[in-house]
Amino acid sequence: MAGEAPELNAQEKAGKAFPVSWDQFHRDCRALTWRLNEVGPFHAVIAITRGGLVPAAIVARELGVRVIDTVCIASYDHDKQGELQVLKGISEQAMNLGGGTGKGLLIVDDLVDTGKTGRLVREMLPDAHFATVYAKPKGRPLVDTFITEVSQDTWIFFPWDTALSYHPPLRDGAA
Ligand SMILES: O=P(O)(O)OC[C@H]1O[C@H](OP(=O)(O)OP(=O)(O)O)[C@H](O)[C@@H]1O
Ligand SMILES: Nc1nc2[nH]cnc2c(=O)[nH]1
Ligand SMILES: [Mg+2]
Repeated sequence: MAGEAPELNAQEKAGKAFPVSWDQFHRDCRALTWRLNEVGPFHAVIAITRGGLVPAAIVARELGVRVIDTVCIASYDHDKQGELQVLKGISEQAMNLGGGTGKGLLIVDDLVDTGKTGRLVREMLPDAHFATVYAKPKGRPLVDTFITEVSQDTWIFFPWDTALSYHPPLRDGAA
């Protein structure tokens, strides 16, 4: 309707961009593993897909964990958060490894933002250790271990969502 402000998506609300390269992401995952190595050992890694798959692979490789399960949750359609949908739950086998409460299991995701996704998985596995590579202030209290905190108004761009492209010189008006 004329005169009404258009609804902003999460990325527009965030404003600041924080692009992460593959190299940087790998380094940050390794740094995360150094911290997790003090906390483990873990019987299995539970990746929150899809964003948790890449860090879970790197962390599991470094920690020598061979059992990896997924909990498949969708909430953002690109940058708009909707209702959380659990598309696949944690397997019975992984549940049993964690004694039904997640003890000795490591949940991995790429980031926490509002904390909604993390909260839901924590409810499924209350005794598990929850690690993310990046954390925003709203979600941070849910995470046991993370590497880098970014402000709530930052949008993180992951290497699997981005591509190299031409950037005009500053003098031509580039931000
Ligand atoms: O703390 P929250 O506000 O819940 O946001 C964090 C979640 O959002 C992203 O997942 P997304 O739902 O975009 O799905 P994807 O991992 O498949 O990209 C990210 O990978 C986290 O899982
Ligand atoms: N890529 C990306 N996905 C998100 N989902 C929730 N917050 C973010 C973010 O900052 N970046
Ligand atoms: Mg995700």
